[in-house]
Amino acid sequence: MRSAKLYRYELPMDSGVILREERLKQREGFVVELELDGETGRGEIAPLPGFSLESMDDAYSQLVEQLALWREGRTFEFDKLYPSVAFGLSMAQLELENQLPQSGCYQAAPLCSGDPDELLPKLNAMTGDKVAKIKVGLYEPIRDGMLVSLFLESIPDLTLRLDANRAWTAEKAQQFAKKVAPSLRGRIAFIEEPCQAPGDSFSFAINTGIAIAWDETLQHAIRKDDFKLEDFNGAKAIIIKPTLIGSVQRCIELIERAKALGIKAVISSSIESSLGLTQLARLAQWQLPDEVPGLDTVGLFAQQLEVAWPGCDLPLVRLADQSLIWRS
Ligand SMILES: O=C(O)CCC(=O)c1ccccc1C(=O)O
Ligand SMILES: [Mg+2]
Repeated sequence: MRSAKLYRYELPMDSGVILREERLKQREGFVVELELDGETGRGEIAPLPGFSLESMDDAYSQLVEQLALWREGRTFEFDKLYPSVAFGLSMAQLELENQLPQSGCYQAAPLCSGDPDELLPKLNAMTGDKVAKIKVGLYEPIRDGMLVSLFLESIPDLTLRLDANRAWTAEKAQQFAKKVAPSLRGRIAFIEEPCQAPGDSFSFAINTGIAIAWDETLQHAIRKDDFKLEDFNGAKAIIIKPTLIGSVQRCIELIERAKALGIKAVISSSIESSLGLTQLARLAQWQLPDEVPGLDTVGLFAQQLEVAWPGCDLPLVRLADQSLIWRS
């Protein structure tokens, strides 16, 4: 017998989380629970404001419709669903069928949004490869360049991932690069989307020798029917945020394609709750065991949901205490 439950959660965020210039005070989303013959599978559906095209209401309508069909024995057609819905339902189905391995990759690349004093103790505590991620583009590019150089010069075994979120013009990106000596550039694993225009980012990579990664560009391109990863060469890596991309199967296809083309794939967070985030860590360990995922976002929350992120001591709230809004 098939049955399904749909919860709606609201979790307070740590103060000061800014997304696309808006303060994110709380995070809302859904958790679906599928049950079949005593097995359960869960998935999280949390459209990210400012990034997802679908709203919570859009996702809700589609979820209720799809869950009713699933109850009747139909299979999900993920390609017809909103990315967040496809991701959450496919994850629930995968768990239900015991196909998502338990072990996860919880080693995070610590995320730093500009204050070096915060990052240094975290880096000193890391064993093994030291990889950190710094958001750039929030201050002057010259300052960013000097900061990046300072880190790379003072910590010789450090590798950095940078993320500019398309903040720079070609000229500003150049100002940044000028402050980073060519001998240090190889330790920038990649910079995500340095420029407003993807073409400028591509030229930046060629001209500076600093590797780039596609994040927003991939999210936009994948919405088109004629999407081909081959058309996005020129980048060393792609950032895969499953909530913004679609079903787990679609993400795996993308990972396989990237591997075949010699492009690094990095599983990354769309600020899911600890429930969805731990599933992403399991997906990352399963599909990309040698790649540090971009999942250092549980600390943006003030609470965790149902499943704790290893090593995180934020209070845990139960799913059963969130609102159960639909069941069948
Ligand atoms: O990719 C990561 O390491 C963490 C996730 C992250 O940075 C992010 C999360 C949600 C929305 C946008 C972004 C971003 O890449 O800027
Ligand atoms: Mg990014």
